[in-house]
Amino acid sequence: MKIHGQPYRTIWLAQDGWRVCVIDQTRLPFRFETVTLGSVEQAADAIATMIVRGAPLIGATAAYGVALAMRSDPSDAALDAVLALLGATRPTAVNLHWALNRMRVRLVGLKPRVRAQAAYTEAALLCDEDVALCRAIGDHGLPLIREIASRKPVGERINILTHCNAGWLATVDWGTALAPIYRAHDAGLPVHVWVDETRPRNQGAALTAYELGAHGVPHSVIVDNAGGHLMQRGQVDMVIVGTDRTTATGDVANKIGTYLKALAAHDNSVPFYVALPSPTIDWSLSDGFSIPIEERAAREVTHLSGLNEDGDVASFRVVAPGSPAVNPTFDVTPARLVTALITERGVAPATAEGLAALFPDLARGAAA
Ligand SMILES: CSC[C@@H](O)[C@@H](O)C(=O)COP(=O)(O)O
Repeated sequence: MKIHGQPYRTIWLAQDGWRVCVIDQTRLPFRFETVTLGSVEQAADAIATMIVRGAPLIGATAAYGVALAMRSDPSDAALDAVLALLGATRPTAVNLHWALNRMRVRLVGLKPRVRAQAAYTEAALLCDEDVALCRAIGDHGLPLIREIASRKPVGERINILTHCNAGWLATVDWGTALAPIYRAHDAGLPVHVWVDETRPRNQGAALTAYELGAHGVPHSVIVDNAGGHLMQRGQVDMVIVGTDRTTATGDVANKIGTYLKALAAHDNSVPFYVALPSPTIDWSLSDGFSIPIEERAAREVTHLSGLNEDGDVASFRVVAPGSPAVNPTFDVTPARLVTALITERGVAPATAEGLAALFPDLARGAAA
């Protein structure tokens, strides 16, 4: 995608050919700054502090983290240690473990002296594949938006609600939930996106609004509690969200608040779609309540980040001093509330059978 007319991915190699550049998402939307990662510790810190975030981008950064580590110490002991270090950065997004396992499988049988080169090649491949998967999600989601457009008078806007940021900033490029929206907008369909602000970290207000604006997609930011009201008034045609981990039976973990949107969509007969690449499916789980839910610092609830009067990015307290806060950061939407899953291989019902029919190779591999 383009920022200030310049094409970007969210992760790329520095000019020296070995360090790894990412966009600092803690500074957006007010500052577009990049960070150069030169060690696995810096990669792990970038994931944990959410300089990079979004399930697919977490996986891609971890893959490059392994490459950075192998460059300085390609021993078996170092490989085990970095897989453990990176694996502990964030608990919910299964793409992290998928990417680390892929790197382990690729590297473990190799002689240490060739591991660094192999790791960089594998990380680059994983990133290219993520772009292709997300683009394919866009291809398969576009007809769902077209179908809604076909039931409306020509030119009437199609209102799509999304939660958190599942756009290109959350992936290597294109995004998951936003990929069909970009495709629809580029195809000339009059889409308009309701962007949930997504407290506590405001990924919707800060990141989704930023990237939709940069691409020229009409959108409006709403507070997290507005979605149900808009649905009751017929002002939401469909919901599309991303996910950090989806079970083999179609239960969906995504940013906290997603479940409430699914309930409201169900009550108002609004279709609720979840867009995901196959690395986000945890084939080992059949119950969404087994998904580990990340708890982050209370400060994310008690404080907001924004621009102060001097134009500097600053943090502001919004909770009564002394009041404790609790910060579960994901929730689980049961499969029964999900209209369908939009994947790189097509649209599937959110059921074990639906997923296994689209991904017989992966479902079988997990069962073996
Ligand atoms: C395409 S990414 C889907 C999800 O990762 C996204 O919806 C989300 O919840 C991101 O959470 P975050 O805590 O910002 O990493």
